[in-house]
Amino acid sequence: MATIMDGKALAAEIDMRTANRIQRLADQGITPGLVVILVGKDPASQIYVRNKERRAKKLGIHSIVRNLPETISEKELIKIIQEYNEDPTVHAILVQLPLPEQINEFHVTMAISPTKDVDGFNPFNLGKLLINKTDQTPIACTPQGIMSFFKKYQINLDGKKAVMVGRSTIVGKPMAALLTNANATVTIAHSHTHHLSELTREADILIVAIGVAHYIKAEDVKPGAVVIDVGMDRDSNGKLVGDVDFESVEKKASYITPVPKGVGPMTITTLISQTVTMAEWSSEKNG
Ligand SMILES: NC(=O)C1=CN([C@@H]2O[C@H](COP(=O)(O)OP(=O)(O)OC[C@H]3O[C@@H](n4cnc5c(N)ncnc54)[C@H](OP(=O)(O)O)[C@@H]3O)[C@@H](O)[C@H]2O)C=CC1
Ligand SMILES: Nc1nc(=O)c2c([nH]1)NC[C@@H]1CN(c3ccc(C(=O)N[C@@H](CCC(=O)O)C(=O)O)cc3)C=[N+]21
Repeated sequence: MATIMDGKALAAEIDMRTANRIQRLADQGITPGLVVILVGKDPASQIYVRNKERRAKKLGIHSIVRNLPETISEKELIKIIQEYNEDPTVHAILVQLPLPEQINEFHVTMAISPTKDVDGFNPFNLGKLLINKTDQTPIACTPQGIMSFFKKYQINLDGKKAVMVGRSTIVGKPMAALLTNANATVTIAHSHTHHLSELTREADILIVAIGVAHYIKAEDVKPGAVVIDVGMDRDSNGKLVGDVDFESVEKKASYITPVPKGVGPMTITTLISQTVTMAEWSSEKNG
């Protein structure tokens, strides 16, 4: 049976260190400020926003949620983002994805100031990640949270075969870059990939972010693999489940993340710690 990687416990451990950093900023009169913009009613985004609010409050960062109507125009949304770009009490801006059809995601990522881009999806920050020059660079929170799992459980990536299933800007692509920078041999798979199972069965490290409940089964996994499940899906009973069929894969993998209490809590912890880091950068620059 695989070791279950406990995202809730690791998140609590990291939050303790973050709390000390928040205290140090408070001593200088600074409160880290985070704005989350939620357009419409995506269910995975709603879970995220709810849990994030709870943790932000507990730790004492200033968090604002801007709920905007599904019908908002791209122009209006970008204007709101620009206001937060100018606001010195805001250190981090997050626009929940997916966005409604009338809004071009690329235009939105371009509108967020690179210094406030806590999701790391502005092309400037993504470019720095790609060339492995990540000093003072925000990086997508979910992939970074996954790297914290590897560190905590002492999983060596050097020379390992890693397969990333999913190529989104927010999970798959930055995750593949982080793995490459850590000297893994990385394959990115997506909906056009042929014979996916043959690829995943070769993976020492298998990371899945596709949004299809229980898609990866035991037969798709190499014995002893490390399996990371990013999915936030609903099964036929409406229960929150991942992209990996946990019950069968748990018997074959060496390490596995559960859903819930795996990657999800780590995304939130990383979001908060990165908001604090961005407030620290801003205070270094101004102080
Ligand atoms: N736990 C957490 O913190 C987070 C969880 N999530 C969850 O992770 C999942 C993925 O999110 P996100 O990356 O934003 O999703 P996107 O929908 O943006 O991307 C999904 C990716 O999966 C690929 N894909 C879809 N179906 C298949 C398939 N059958 N076989 C192979 N590849 C496939 C798509 O391919 P193509 O590019 O060809 O369309 C695409 O690259 C969702 O469940 C989401 O809710 C997301 C962010 C954070
Ligand atoms: N710009 C942007 N960045 C994101 O990172 C982003 C996004 N948009 N859109 C939506 C997805 C989804 N996502 C989640 C993060 C944490 C949980 C989470 O807290 N999960 C708990 C759920 C517990 C419960 O049931 O409440 C867990 O897995 O244990 C869920 C979902 C971030 N996303």
